[in-house]
Amino acid sequence: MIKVENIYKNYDSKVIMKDFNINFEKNKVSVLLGSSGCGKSTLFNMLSSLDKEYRGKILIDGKVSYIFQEDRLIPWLTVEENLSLISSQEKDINGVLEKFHVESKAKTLARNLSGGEKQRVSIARAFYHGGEIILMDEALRSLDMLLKLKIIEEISDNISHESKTMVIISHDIQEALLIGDRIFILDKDPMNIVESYDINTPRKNRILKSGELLDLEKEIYQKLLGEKSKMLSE
Ligand SMILES: Nc1ncnc2c1ncn2[C@@H]1O[C@H](COP(=O)(O)OP(=O)(O)OP(=O)(O)O)[C@@H](O)[C@H]1O
Repeated sequence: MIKVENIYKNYDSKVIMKDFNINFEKNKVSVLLGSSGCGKSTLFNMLSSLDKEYRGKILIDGKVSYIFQEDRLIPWLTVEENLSLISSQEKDINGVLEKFHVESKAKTLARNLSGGEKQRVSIARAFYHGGEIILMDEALRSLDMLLKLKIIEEISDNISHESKTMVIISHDIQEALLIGDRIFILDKDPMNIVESYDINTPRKNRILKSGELLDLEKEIYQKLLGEKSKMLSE
């Protein structure tokens, strides 16, 4: 669970958040969709304590694992060395690599992985780290659809079985509809929630019954386009 209350955040004269409030529930995947520069990464930096320069209150019930936009693996170490580096406990590295379909790369140097493999190893590393809170900044973007679906299935299994709170930044409405339990549409100057949607269709039915989600997809496009047309007229 994450509670963000009455946040004020600025960079010099630019106010990013003013009286900003948002909650993320446990056992749920929340997705943040919104215009570029509205403050999503700034919010993640605050949630992960990388940025402490703000006013207001953030309540978080657990350790945070942060999957960044870029992989942040150590290039000259193997995949399993990259994972073992973040935990002193003896845990099953191969098991977690298997979950994200990169077990065959355990002995490969990180610098020799493809872009999609690096992303999957980064996700595996976050789950290996074992935080109750998982923040994921566009980490699925360069995966093909089939792989994306497998990873989404794995993530959602893990979230519901291990009582985690997951928050994802995405720019892809279809990805948001496939993975999210709740989708927040954000606008900027200062950051605010335009709308939030609960997706109640079970994840495994979302492709087969995607017709049910089409209306919602259209509505979200309209919300985001509303924002874009505002930006264009500025
Ligand atoms: N360290 C910083 N100093 C000054 N301004 C910053 C700093 N970091 C971010 N900003 C500005 O704050 C605003 C919010 O940035 P942020 O990266 O949080 O947006 P975002 O919603 O994650 O954007 P995107 O979707 O493009 O990644 C932007 O206008 C950005 O230029």
